[in-house]
Amino acid sequence: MATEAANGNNHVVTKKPPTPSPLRNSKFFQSNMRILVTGGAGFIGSHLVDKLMENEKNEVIVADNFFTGSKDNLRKWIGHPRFELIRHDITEPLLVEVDQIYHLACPASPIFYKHNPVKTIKTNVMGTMNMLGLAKRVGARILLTSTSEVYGDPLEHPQTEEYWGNVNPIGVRSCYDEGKRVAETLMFDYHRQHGIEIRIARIFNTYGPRMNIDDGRVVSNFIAQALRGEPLTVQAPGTQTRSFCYVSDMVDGLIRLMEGENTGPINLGNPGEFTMMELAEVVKELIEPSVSIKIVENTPDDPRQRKPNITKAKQLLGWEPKITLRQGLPLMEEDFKQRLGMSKKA
Ligand SMILES: NC(=O)c1ccc[n+]([C@@H]2O[C@H](COP(=O)([O-])OP(=O)(O)OC[C@H]3O[C@@H](n4cnc5c(N)ncnc54)[C@H](O)[C@@H]3O)[C@@H](O)[C@H]2O)c1
Ligand SMILES: O=C(O)[C@H]1O[C@H](OP(=O)(O)OP(=O)(O)OC[C@H]2O[C@@H](n3ccc(=O)[nH]c3=O)[C@H](O)[C@@H]2O)[C@H](O)[C@@H](O)[C@@H]1O
Repeated sequence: MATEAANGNNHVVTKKPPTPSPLRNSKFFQSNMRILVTGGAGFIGSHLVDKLMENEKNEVIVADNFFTGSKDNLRKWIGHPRFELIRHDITEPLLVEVDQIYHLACPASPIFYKHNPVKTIKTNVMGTMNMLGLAKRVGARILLTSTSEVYGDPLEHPQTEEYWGNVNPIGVRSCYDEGKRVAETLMFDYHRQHGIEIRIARIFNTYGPRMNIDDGRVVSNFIAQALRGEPLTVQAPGTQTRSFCYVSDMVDGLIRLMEGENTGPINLGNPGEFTMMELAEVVKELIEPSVSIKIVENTPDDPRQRKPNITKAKQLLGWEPKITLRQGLPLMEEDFKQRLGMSKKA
């Protein structure tokens, strides 16, 4: 039975998880591990798929509505016998036979999740219920990619998993941060009530190749702006902080969490903390020293500080990030150059 990593919860699990297909215990048939990745055509999801597909015992099914993701992110797997891609909106039920579910589907960039906030909350609430219903029916283990935004504008710094957060329930970010909080609640209720095997990762800002070039998140914005020779748009005041994790480290953490014995929630992120002005200076120095930095207006409820305490991830998963911001940014720069048609590579 999985153990719960955070305190403040009195979890009494009354039921055992449903049993998986009898084929799993067959002496004569060695079936592969069948893994569903919702949101697998997106940024983190497609890197996760790449990693899962490296293991020849894995069959991977991606369900995605392509709102912010794209088939292009998965093009090397389309047609592969261990890979299936389904155009599906997770606000509708999905019937597939799987052993594990990595549940990532949800727009992640603020400009996308605010674009249709009702749809964002439906994705978080109804989508998560649908995936939990699927997990319950087939006895699959399910991992939710929650977010550091459940801590809101945190009054505790750095954030530990025990912190309950400082979240505006009626703000323009609430569709996402409250949506993820309800998704976490649903995960624990299905776990307590139905014995579903759950895992919850609280992901802190993650960056890397395949981020949408114009998706509005700060690292992708600054890199695209630097490459186009445009001013880097630091939103006021510029002293707000974030901690940036490279995507390969994140994927490693997600797989360790899924394979391990702890339900979470567990913070996954890189504790290196930067103000947005410092980030702009690093991008400028590494990518295009001639660009200027421009202060622009911020958006409502922008968290003023964010840095993960990753003690639990270290102790329980043996995980910590390896790639520093200065190492990761050039890897992303190369990908952006190729997609913007300005690559030095032949
Ligand atoms: N990247 C980060 O910094 C970060 C931080 C915290 C949490 N997360 C979480 O990680 C997950 C992936 O984030 P990402 O950065 O890869 O974002 P992304 O926008 O690139 O990927 C999300 C994917 O989900 C798909 N999707 C959205 N709504 C859907 C729906 N209703 N049905 C089916 N598919 C749907 C999108 O088309 C896309 O492929 C999200 O759940 C996000 O909340 C990301
Ligand atoms: O890690 C998380 O938990 C969350 O982090 C991000 O949300 P946010 O931190 O607001 O991400 P950005 O939009 O990249 O903004 C980060 C900071 O950069 C600033 N910013 C953004 C864009 C820009 O051009 N300039 C700029 O200074 C913002 O004001 C903010 O302070 C993600 O987009 C969410 O999906 C994710 O869940």
